[in-house]
Amino acid sequence: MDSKYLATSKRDAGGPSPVKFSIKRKHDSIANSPINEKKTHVAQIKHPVSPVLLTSKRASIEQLQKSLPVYNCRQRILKELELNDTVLIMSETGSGKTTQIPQFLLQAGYAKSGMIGITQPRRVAAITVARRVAQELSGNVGDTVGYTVRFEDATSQNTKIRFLTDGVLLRESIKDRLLLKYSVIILDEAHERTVNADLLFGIVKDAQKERRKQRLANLKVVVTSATMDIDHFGKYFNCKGLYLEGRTYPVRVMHAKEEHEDYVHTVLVTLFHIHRTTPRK
Ligand SMILES: Nc1ncnc2c1ncn2[C@@H]1O[C@H](COP(=O)(O)OP(=O)(O)OP(=O)(O)O)[C@@H](O)[C@H]1O
Repeated sequence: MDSKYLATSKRDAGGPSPVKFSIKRKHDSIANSPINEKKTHVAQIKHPVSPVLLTSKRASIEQLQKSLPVYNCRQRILKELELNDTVLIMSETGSGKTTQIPQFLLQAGYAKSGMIGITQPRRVAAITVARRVAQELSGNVGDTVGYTVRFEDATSQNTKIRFLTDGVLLRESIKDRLLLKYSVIILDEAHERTVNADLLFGIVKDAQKERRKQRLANLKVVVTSATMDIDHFGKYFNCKGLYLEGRTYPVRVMHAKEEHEDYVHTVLVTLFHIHRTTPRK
């Protein structure tokens, strides 16, 4: 791979030429879309799909799930959560934290007394991950798996796993300090340390304390991240961290040849360059 911004590899003779990109900045189609508050109708659209196709799709999903590093740590995660009210989980990006842990908890019965809520810093992530987990559980979004982001709610009475943005949970906590709808809250991407997420750390800790005091069902909290300072969070929550080994993808560390004033632009150009020029395996 040869990038105009990265140093390590030599230029490939005859390799693809650097690609020119025009990257629009300060444009976010979702942020700029007209505000449209709605309760998403959960359509149960049924397409006739051949049973053979369904079986092979199911098999490939199961194969992918089993290949994820988190898959082998299922028992360890469940044991830790059984013994502690708060668990910190750190593992490499792509290892399956966001998509698999909620399913482990569902299968272990954690959704019997409340929902499993998973926060995401961004609405796009909340929506796409909800779609993915619904697909893995062979269901439709809005049924067992749903999402709630600002101005859009795709959940129903049946929803057990709910993906939501930090902001939405923060708003809910104003009305319901004890977060009684939830049996488990997973605070994902904790390392991002957004203001909303930082406030939620305090809110979930308070909710746990208050629920214990009032002898209500315990609120379990899982904090996950790929790069979290586990000791730091461990001190705050007074619990130990779990590091899950294993990588889904090989990682090659490369460095910028020089400093760049607009590093976001440089990162995007490099990213698209890698995408265009790396051969498919
Ligand atoms: N929308 C999707 N479509 C297809 N595959 C997906 C999708 N989302 C995730 N995956 C697959 O699931 C795997 C696990 O992803 P997941 O988001 O659970 O990992 P993660 O450990 O939470 O990563 P990160 O720390 O980057 O959030 C990915 O490696 C990818 O193969």
